[in-house]
Amino acid sequence: MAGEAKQGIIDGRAISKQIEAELTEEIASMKADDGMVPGLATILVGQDPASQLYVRLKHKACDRVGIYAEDQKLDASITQKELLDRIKNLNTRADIHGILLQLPLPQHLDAKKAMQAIDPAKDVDGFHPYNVGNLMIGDEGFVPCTPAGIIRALEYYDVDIEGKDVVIVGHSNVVGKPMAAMLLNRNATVAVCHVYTKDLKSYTAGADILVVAAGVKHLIKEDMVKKGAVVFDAGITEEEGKIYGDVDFENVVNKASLITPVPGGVGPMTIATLLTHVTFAAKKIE
Ligand SMILES: Nc1nc(=O)c2c([nH]1)NC[C@@H]1CN(c3ccc(C(=O)N[C@@H](CCC(=O)O)C(=O)O)cc3)C=[N+]21
Repeated sequence: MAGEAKQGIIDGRAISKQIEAELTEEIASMKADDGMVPGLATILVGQDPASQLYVRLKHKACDRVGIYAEDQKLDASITQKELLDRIKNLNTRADIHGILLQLPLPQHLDAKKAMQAIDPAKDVDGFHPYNVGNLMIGDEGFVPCTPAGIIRALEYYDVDIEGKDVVIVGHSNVVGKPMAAMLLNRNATVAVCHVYTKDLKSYTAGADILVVAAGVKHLIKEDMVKKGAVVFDAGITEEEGKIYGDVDFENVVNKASLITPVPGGVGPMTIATLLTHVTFAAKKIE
């Protein structure tokens, strides 16, 4: 339905399936033509169950499209130097095109310094200051996967961004801040709210596009959303084996024109974007 705005629930799994199908084909022809296999190394420090799950999801996705994925598991007691040495070793390896350091890290490790040790050309998460700087000046190379996946979904559903009032809830380096930059680059009017915002509802209720990444279960209720808004929920809170988003979906779904569920929304799109970045990194490096 080109040019016609779609309505309803944004199916992150369907979008990611389509992206994966395109990548599978592309990677197969890279292999056939040049014998090249894109490679991703993930580094997981410690035993956090959520982090273990996310890394597992990423590896399974790599397997589906034909990306070589290497799982480096490090003990929680590893020193900063040992971690940096691991990263530096991966920087030199020709078979590894993307390096993903799973966050959060144990308290005694300096995540910023570790991110800066990753070769910017292999920084498929888009967290290195070099790539963050490029994003800020409108050169979107490697950008963080969650906001990039949200842009992808906006394009998929033909949602105009230019001139729209966008509100982002959450000002993390991983979602909120890069999301703001990406939407500014596309000429939206952007407000970024966070824990210190005085009157959250006064912002969210005016949003044409609302992106929520605060990590607070069901923070956004129906009265905080404008009728016809497009709503993205990047929150994940796990309680007793159930996953909740930052948006009270059952309440908001009838007010929004488009909305992502949790699970099955932003999460799968994040992973599909990571696969795209690894494939892109391999093509660029070779
Ligand atoms: N360096 C780094 N890069 C990341 O990209 C990164 C990270 N650290 N740390 C943690 C967050 C979290 N994250 C998710 C990705 C996919 C789902 C996902 O696909 N979730 C499924 C549900 C899976 C389930 O919990 O059963 C869904 O929403 O449908 C969730 C979370 C990536 N992260």
